[in-house]
Amino acid sequence: MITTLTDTTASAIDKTMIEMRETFGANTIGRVLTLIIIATGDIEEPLGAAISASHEHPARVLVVHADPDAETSGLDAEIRVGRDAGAGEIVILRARGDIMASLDTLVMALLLPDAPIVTWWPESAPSSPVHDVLGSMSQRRITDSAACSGPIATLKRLRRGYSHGDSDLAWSRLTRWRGLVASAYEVPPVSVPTKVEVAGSEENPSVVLMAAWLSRSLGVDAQIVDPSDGAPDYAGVHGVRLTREDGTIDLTRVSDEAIVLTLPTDDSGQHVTMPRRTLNELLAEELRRLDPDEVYGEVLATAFSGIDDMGTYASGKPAPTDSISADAEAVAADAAEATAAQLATALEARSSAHLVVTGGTVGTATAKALPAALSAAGVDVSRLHIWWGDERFVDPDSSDRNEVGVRDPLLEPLQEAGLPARNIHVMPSPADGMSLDDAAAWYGQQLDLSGGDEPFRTRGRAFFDVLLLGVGPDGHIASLFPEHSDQRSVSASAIAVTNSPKPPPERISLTWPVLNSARHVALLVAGEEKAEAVAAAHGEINPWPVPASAVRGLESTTWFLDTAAASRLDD
Ligand SMILES: O=C1O[C@H](COP(=O)(O)O)[C@@H](O)[C@H](O)[C@H]1O
Repeated sequence: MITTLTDTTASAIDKTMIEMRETFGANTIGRVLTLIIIATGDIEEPLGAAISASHEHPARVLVVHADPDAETSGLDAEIRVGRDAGAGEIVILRARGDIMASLDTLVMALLLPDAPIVTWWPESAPSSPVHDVLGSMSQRRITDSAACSGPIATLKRLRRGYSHGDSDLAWSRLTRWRGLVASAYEVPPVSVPTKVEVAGSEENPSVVLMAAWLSRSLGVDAQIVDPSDGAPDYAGVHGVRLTREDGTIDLTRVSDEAIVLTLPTDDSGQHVTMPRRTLNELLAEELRRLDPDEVYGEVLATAFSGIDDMGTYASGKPAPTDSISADAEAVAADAAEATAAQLATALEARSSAHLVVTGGTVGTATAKALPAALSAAGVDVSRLHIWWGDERFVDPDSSDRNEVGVRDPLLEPLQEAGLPARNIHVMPSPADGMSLDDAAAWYGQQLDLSGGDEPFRTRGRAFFDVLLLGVGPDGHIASLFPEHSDQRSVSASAIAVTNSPKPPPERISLTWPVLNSARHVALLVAGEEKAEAVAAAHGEINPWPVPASAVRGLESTTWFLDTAAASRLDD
C-alpha cells in the first residue's frame, strides 16, 4: 500500500502512517531498528536492498532525498506499508530548499522510539559520518566508498573522519575473502609468509583494504599487483597470494561465482564457490551487527598510513624561510615580535585569535618575551585563545609540564592584561581524573568543537593563527617523535603518546592535520646540538624520520634559529 503526501509535515506523515497501519492491520512491535538512507540519485536500488534486508531485520526505513538547491521550499512524502515495504515500513522524504535546515528535527519526529538507528549513504559519503547531522544520532554509519566519485579519495577522507560505529561496504565485500584466506593460512604447517600480494586495482577500495588487512594481520607489507593479463574485470579483489618458504597459498577469482585455491601441500587447484556479493546481502550483513566494527577501524588506520599521506597535510604550502639571530635570547625576542604582529593582524580580521604555545628551552624563552611584544603590538589579549601543541602527562604542578614553564612568565601577565581564564586551553593532567587516552580524546574534542562544523582531520583549513614549535635534537616537534608509531595516528585531533623516547614517557600531542592547520608556523631552535636536525628538516617533507620537516603554515613557516643551530644549513 502506497500513500503520497505533498507539502506535508512530520506530524501529518506520522498520522497517516498510523491510519495506514490501522487500515492494513500492521503494527510496529516487530520493528528492530530505524534505517535512514541518504539518497542523492536513484532510490530504488538501495530501497530494494532495504526491503530485502527487512525480512531479516524488520525496520522503519526513512529515505531522505534532499534537494537543497530547489527554488521552492517544502516536503513531500511517500509512505509504503505492507507488501510494498517488505517486512518493514518505508517513508520517502523529498525535502526541498530551506526545509533542509530542519532535517534533523524532521527525521527525529519519525524515528522508532527506543530502537537503534543506522544511517546509510549508498553513493555519497560525508567527510566525517559521525559529524553529519543524521550520522551523529546513529549507532552505525554505513558508507560505500566504491560507489562514490573518487573512491580512494573518499576512503582517505573517511579514514581521517573515522569514528567507532562507521563501516563501509568496500570492507563488507571482503568478509568471505577474509574467511577463506584465514582458513587457507591456517592449513598446517603454518608459517609467516615472506611475500604477500593482492591482485586488483589500486583504485579499488576493497583491494586497498584487503592489502591493509593482510599487512596488519601478518605483519608483512602486502603489495597490490595488477591482475594477470586477460583476466576479466571483477572490480574488486582478483586474488591473494601468500609466498612461504614451503610454497605458495594462492586464491584466484576465476568467475563471478568461484575462486581457485592452491596450497603448498596441494597444487591441484580446488574450485571453491564464492559468489560475488549483492547489495542486498551486504546491507543485511551490516545490519546484523550494531556494535562498532573495530577491525574495520584498525584496518582503515593501517591503510594509507604511509609517509605520503601524512606529508600531504604539509605539502603545497609556501616554502619555509629562515630568520637567524646571534643567540637563543635573540631568537626568542624575534619570534615573539613576529608572533605578536601576526596575532594583531589576525584580530583585525577576526573576532578572536588562536595561539599555540610549546615547551622546551627556546619555546619557554619565547613565551617569556611574548607579554611585552603583545603589548607593543597593541594586541587585545581579551580576544586571544592559548592552546598547547603537546603536554607531558604528569602532575599539574610538575616542572616537567610545558604549561608550568609558561604559567608565571606568560599566563599570569596576560590574565592581568585581560586574557579570560576560559580562553586558556590547558591539556589535562592525571589530576583531572582521566586516563591518558581519555585526556587526549577530551582535548581533541575541545579543538573539534572550537573549530566549526567538522573535526580538524577532515577540515583542511586554518584554525590556529600562530603555532609555536620547539624542535628536539632528534627532529621531533610537539610530541611526534621520529619513527615512533604514535606519529601515524591521524584520526583524532589529539593523541596519547606512550613510550616517548624523551622523558617523561606519557604525553598528549596534537596530530598532523591539526598542526598543519595554522596560518603561521614558527620553529624555535637554538644550539649546535640541533644543527643536524635543522638541516635535515630543511630537506624534503618526510615526517616519519624527520617530524620537523612536515609542519607548514598556510601563510608562512619561519625557522627562528641562532647561528649555532643554523650552522649546518649550507652542508
Ligand atoms: O619534549 C619536548 O621537546 C621540545 C623541544 O624541547 P627543547 O628543550 O629541546 O627545546 C618541545 O618543544 C616540546 O613541546 C616538548 O614537549
